[in-house]
Amino acid sequence: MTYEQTYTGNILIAVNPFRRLPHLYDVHMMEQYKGAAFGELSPHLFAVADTCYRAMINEKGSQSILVSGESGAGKTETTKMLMRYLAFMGGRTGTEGRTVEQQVLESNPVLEAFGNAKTVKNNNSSRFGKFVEIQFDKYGKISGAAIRTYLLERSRVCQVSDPERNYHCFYMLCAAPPEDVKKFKLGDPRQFHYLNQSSCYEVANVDDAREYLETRNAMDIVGISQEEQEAIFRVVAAILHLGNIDFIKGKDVDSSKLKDDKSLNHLKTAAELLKCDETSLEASLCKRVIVTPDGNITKPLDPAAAALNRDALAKTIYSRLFDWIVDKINSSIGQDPNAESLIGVLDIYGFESFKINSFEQLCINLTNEKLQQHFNQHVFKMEQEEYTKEEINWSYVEFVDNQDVLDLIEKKPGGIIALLDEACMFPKSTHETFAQKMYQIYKAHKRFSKPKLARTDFTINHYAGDVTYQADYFLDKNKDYVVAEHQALLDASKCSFVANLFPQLPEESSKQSKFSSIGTRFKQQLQSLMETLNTTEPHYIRCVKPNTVLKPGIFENFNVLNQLRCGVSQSLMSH
Ligand SMILES: Nc1ncnc2c1ncn2[C@@H]1O[C@H](COP(=O)(O)OP(=O)(O)OP(=O)(O)O)[C@@H](O)[C@H]1O
Repeated sequence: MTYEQTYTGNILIAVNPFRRLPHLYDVHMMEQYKGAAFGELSPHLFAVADTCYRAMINEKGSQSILVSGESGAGKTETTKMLMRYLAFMGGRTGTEGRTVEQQVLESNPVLEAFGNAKTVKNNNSSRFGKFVEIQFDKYGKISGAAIRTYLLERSRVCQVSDPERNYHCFYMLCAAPPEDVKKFKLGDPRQFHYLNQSSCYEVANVDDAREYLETRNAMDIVGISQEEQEAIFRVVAAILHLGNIDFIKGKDVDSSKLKDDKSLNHLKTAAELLKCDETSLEASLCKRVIVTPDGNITKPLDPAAAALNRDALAKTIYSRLFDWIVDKINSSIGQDPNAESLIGVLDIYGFESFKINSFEQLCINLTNEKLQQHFNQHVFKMEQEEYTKEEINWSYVEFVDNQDVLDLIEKKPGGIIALLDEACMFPKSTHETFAQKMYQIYKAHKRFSKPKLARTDFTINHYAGDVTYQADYFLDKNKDYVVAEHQALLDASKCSFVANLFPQLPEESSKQSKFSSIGTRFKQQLQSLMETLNTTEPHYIRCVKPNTVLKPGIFENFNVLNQLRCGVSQSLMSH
């Protein structure tokens, strides 16, 4: 067998085969694992899913499966197969129409179209975290489901570098049937700024035209109507046209205007697709209204600021669109308020350490610190219970506790996120003042250090190693701020779908500080995820990427060992 799966304790280690092995995952294989004792058959993710399902039935308790591993290790593929197994066990045979389990399974291609992209590490990389909660009734049948997503990478909408791509949906739409391409005034992806910053347009073995049709089909199944689908793709096309609006210096000092007729045409098309007023769209890109105690002042933006403003609009629209799709899938699948128990499957980004690490990496690594703590607490408890059961003479095993790192990042007040929020609310802050403040406050912190000569860099000693972050864009990236003019423009759209993406804020909250913190919201989401996980019995699957060239049959020993060290088995190997 080329696909290696093995257990360390109760943890399944699954090595990505980088080739389809249908015989390993077919119904016949599911039948074999159904009800088999854990460890009786070869290690398999179906064995984990089966144990989980049976524990839920026999012990009447909720379960979770935590799938971890670095980008490209196979988390999403594993998650999908776990979901298929659970649907196999808990599905209703012979039910008419769309079943919950069918909808749960078909939510995957929809989310992948809008939330996945080709990256250096993975041709189909999920750019968001996901927790799928499958609810079961007292007969062990699937009765509802909920999908929670975490922190979609927004910057990708406007910025892609070689050899990566933007989100799949953009290329799919460019490759759609001619009538759709014409309707949305699209064509070759090479003509769009948001796509042509990278010279990568195609992904090996992926046919975007076919994917478009499959995505539409999956959208039908999850309950997104034809009109809604039209509106979704209209918004996707509008974003591409927005990106092609360029600016040059205007008549007044530091002002800007549209660069040429080409930009004007894209502006017109974007306004048409969003069904909003063309002049207001132009004004909302080139000018900014500043609220002062003496009234509003309209300030022109220079060409660079106008381009940034355009990108902010595109990113906001896209992230609202993504959230809308997730909400729609959830409401159409439906939750079961009377569910007896649930099985949650967590597919979340692994620990990241790049040459340049920014705010996103800090959030991702915070997630991993939290999961590591959860893992430590669970596994050590389990191991020690095992020793007692077997009457092995043991002394309490000290494990490295990472509470201090968690405090450093998320404690309120005093943690990095709280400090960042303060900086964001104080108008004179810059990334430099924010960094200086950190240097001062965490001078003596064991897990924090300032690299020599650094002005904005800081290093955190994570459980998996040191990561140096660049604080340069932290303030901007933490602000979840919709420019008031953008809000007003889209709220007034004649398309109810677009207007609904930008509901008017109640008077009260719009008067309050407009700042809302992405870091704090993420921290709260994580908190609620941990609370859910703590009510479940966890099962772990660690995915391993055998090589960095994404090919079958190649096993890079050093890389694999490193992944095992950084991941869950670190704790196991250490005792
Ligand atoms: N069990 C499997 N069988 C066949 N191919 C697989 C399997 N697991 C992974 N792959 C291949 O590896 C690719 C990457 O896997 P996947 O997208 O699941 O990684 P991931 O860990 O979720 O990465 P990311 O964190 O970037 O989303 C898949 O697109 C697929 O080509």
